[in-house]
Amino acid sequence: MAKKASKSKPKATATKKRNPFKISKQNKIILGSLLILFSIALFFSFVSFYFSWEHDQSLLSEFKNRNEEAKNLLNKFGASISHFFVYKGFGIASLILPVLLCLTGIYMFLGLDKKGLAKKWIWGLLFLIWFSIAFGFFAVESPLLGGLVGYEMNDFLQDYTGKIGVLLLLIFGLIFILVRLFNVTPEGVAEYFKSKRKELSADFRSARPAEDNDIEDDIPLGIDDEEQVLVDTYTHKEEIPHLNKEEDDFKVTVPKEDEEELAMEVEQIVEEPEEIDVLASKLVDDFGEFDPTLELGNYKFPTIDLLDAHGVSGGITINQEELEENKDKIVETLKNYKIGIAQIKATIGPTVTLYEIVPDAGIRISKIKNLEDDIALSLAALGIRIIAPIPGKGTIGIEVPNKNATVVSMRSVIASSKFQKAEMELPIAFGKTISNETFVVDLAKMPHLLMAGATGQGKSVGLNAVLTSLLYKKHPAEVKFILVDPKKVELTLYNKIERHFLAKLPDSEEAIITDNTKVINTLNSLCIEMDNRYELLKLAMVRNLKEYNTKFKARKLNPNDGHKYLPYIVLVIDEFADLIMTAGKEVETPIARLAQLARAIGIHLIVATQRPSVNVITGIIKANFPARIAFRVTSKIDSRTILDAQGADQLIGRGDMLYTQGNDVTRIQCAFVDTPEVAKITEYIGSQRAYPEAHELPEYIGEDSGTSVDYDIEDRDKMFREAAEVIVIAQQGSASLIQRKLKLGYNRAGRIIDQLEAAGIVGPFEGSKARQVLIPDMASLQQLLDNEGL
Ligand SMILES: Nc1ncnc2c1ncn2[C@@H]1O[C@H](COP(=O)(O)OP(=O)(O)OP(=O)(O)O)[C@@H](O)[C@H]1O
Repeated sequence: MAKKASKSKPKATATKKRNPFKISKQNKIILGSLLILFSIALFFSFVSFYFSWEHDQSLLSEFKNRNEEAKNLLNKFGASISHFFVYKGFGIASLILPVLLCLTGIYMFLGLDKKGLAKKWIWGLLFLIWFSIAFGFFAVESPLLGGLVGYEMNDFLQDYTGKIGVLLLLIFGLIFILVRLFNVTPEGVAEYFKSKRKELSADFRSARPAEDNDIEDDIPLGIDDEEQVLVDTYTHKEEIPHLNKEEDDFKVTVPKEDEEELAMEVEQIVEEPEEIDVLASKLVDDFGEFDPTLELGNYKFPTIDLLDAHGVSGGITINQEELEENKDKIVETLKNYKIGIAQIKATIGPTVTLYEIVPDAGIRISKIKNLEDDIALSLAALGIRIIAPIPGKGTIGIEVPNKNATVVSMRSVIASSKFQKAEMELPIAFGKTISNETFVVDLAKMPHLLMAGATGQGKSVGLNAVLTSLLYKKHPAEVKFILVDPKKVELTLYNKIERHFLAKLPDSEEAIITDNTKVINTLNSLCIEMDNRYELLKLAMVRNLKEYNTKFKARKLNPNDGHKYLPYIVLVIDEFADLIMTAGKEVETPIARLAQLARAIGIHLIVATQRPSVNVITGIIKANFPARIAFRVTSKIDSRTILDAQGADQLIGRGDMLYTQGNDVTRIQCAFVDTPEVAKITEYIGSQRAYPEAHELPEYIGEDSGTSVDYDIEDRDKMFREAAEVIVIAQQGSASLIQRKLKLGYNRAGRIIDQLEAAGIVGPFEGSKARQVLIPDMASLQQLLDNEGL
């Protein structure tokens, strides 16, 4: 079939090219003029036929005889053709034929659209028949008016319907023509009469004062003298109350709405190309579309063999015994509570098996839901989750963990066609659902992700799965990560891809942020980046990053105006609770701002936390993170905080997770990617040619920079001296250093730094950079403090 179709295609185009019916413009002019002239000839011969037919009729058989001459204007030709059309045809109505032919000629001559012409022909022929029958009916005595067709048709119709029937048919024909062709409606006719009356009365009124009484007498006005034109003073409507008999002289003609509908040729509007478009298309023609990946044109995406299969070669192994056992237990338990089951079905997933049950009619769902703990007890298994009812299915689901869970390897999900073929901006393969389908979502659509789970339940593996997915799908030019890792060990492996995939503040040494104080600067810098990007989007008159980049690739945005290809930025914060504890409100504000506004400009946040308590995941943060993942948590309250539903406390850990992006909660087994695998991937990418620097974020200069604080020596912190020593020894003016070495809180360390600045030991705040230490060694410090009288 497909073959056939593809074969027939070129043929069709070939015939299209050589269309035999297509008449060239010259031929159209020739043919058009021929038709016009022919129609004129016809017209004259038809008209003159009426004056000469008696004489010419006898000559019809003498057509070839050159000595005989007909009286018709077009001689024997005219006599013959007129005889055919007028006498044997349609009578006087045949005059419509030359009109139609003439019109066709004009259309061809001028090359007008043929659509309107067809309509005219249809109406013309209808008229031809109607007139022919009408003349045949009314002018029986003069058969030349109706022609043979008119006569015969009358005869035929009258045999069946009688005279009255034919008359009614003719009236119907007339109404049909008036309504369809001239759009005549009763209201239209009434309106016409009204306007005519108005005109009349106006004429009378204007004529009256100028006229002498004598003249008035002489000229019949058609209105009785006494009957004045009444002017309704209220509505200003003028009325003529009665028209006298003479009014009959006025002929009423129905207004004809332009009899012939003029065919209009609509010329295609060709948008004038804007100067910028012309330039852009020229640039694209010359250089091709802008390719952001060109700078690292030889970049090779990580290969699948860098990932481990984790001993899982085939699919899930089904343990029939276990299935039967669980089924029996469920049926029995429910029976104990007098709940009968009409049907039961099992779907085996990698970690849990879903038993879908249809209870007997009349059983209340809440009853089963309340038995959750009892069922779990009788099945002697952890992690039973009851979904009553399963959304969109009308059944009740009981998820029972498998005795031997199957590890879902990252390799299997990355290799899946669902992920490979995913046409998403930022595709993430999380793992497999309960029905063993690969679960792929678009981070760009989420647009931010909140992850929570008690320690050791698979959060870090989850984060790695997210990052790995993106590394397998995205070129270094397309996405940049900002990694915040207070635990300092989880994400260090990504240091190797710093110059490929990471973004950092200018002058900061490490791309992966492990110091909570620096997070604030990074977040604020991201806010600046966000504002800058919005500005660029506004200038480019586009609504989101995708449109912007498409426009930029098409070379419609001039880099000289500050436009550049904008990569997606993914900010990953591993231990959010820790960040909130140390930096509090200072981070919450920029995070909330980013979460609220950054979706359109391609900045996406992934925030993971161990403690999903309400003071960490505040309302404002929750409201802006519609996509949430819960690994196993310790309490129902935590589950509610993160998912707005319970269930996360029932998970079995080791990557067993619940995902929600709104209402539905999906249970997924997170793909497992081990640290050595991440090491191999980062090694593979890191060993390739990279950009000279990590992607640079805009510089952020803190509000308090440059403000030299004056502290009274008496008010100095008790740990001031120790802090000064720490700073001078390390030659690094950072609050976090004091925090770590002296085990102080963030706020206190910050205050000490300010006091050190006031004492002239460290320099002023320099944005993301550590403050400069102004004292070179311990001896100088000692001297300074002694001078102060301490
Ligand atoms: N998807 C998974 N499949 C199989 N095992 C997993 C999975 N995820 C995690 N695990 C197991 O759980 C262990 C702990 O996981 P992970 O380090 O991700 O926990 P975590 O939640 O990050 O803990 P913490 O918050 O303390 O860092 C892993 O070492 C691994 O053995």
